[in-house]
Amino acid sequence: MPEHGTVLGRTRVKFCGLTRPGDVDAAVATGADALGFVLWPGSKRALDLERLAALADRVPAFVTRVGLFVDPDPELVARAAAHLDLLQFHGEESPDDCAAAPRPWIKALRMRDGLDLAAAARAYGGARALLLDAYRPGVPGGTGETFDWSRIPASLAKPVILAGGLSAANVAEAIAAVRPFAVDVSGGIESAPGRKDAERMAAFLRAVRQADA
Ligand SMILES: O=C(O)c1ccccc1NCC(=O)[C@H](O)[C@H](O)COP(=O)(O)O
Repeated sequence: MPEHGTVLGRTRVKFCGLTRPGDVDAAVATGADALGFVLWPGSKRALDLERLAALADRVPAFVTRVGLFVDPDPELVARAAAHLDLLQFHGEESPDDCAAAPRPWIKALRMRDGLDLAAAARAYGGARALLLDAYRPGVPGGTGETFDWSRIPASLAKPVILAGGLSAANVAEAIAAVRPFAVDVSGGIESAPGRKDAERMAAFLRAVRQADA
């Protein structure tokens, strides 16, 4: 059985790509452990610093505010960090780039052919976790696509956050197959890009809790 850091059957849940205050409140009320805010201007879910502040500053203690960057200008990271607990690097950032971050960080790895996850886990030694996402050329994230979960080794040197095409319909199967530390979802809890759906968020959390039981 794979083991990627699940603690006593409680898989952590990160909702990513929130853009509206009501969605933040609903996500918190539903029981999300972490909320992701996209700071990459190319995304349909992108926030500027003013909108980030408005959303992040309404998140209560003990819910982790994650800022998502793709090969960012360090100045943007520095300014956004005031509103964030954790940084998620989703581009081609090197281990040294990540290590210069002003907050704890995780590294997203897109599962392109030939990716050596064990080597990546060693290379990104300062990461608090690795987020594993689907690979589609030219699209840095939020693809809504799954990848072959059997490519994840049974153990890795870092906690695994499983992402890519998850929804209430498949997250239990994903948890059973991978036993990740956490799951991350964006498109699977939306009615349209950036518009989270309270019912889909609640259904996703229910499916995770049932899988943990
Ligand atoms: O969400 C985006 O638009 C995005 C853009 C560029 C890089 C990453 C992006 N999202 C990253 C996430 O954390 C998503 O939650 C992850 O890729 C999974 O997305 P989905 O397959 O839609 O659940």
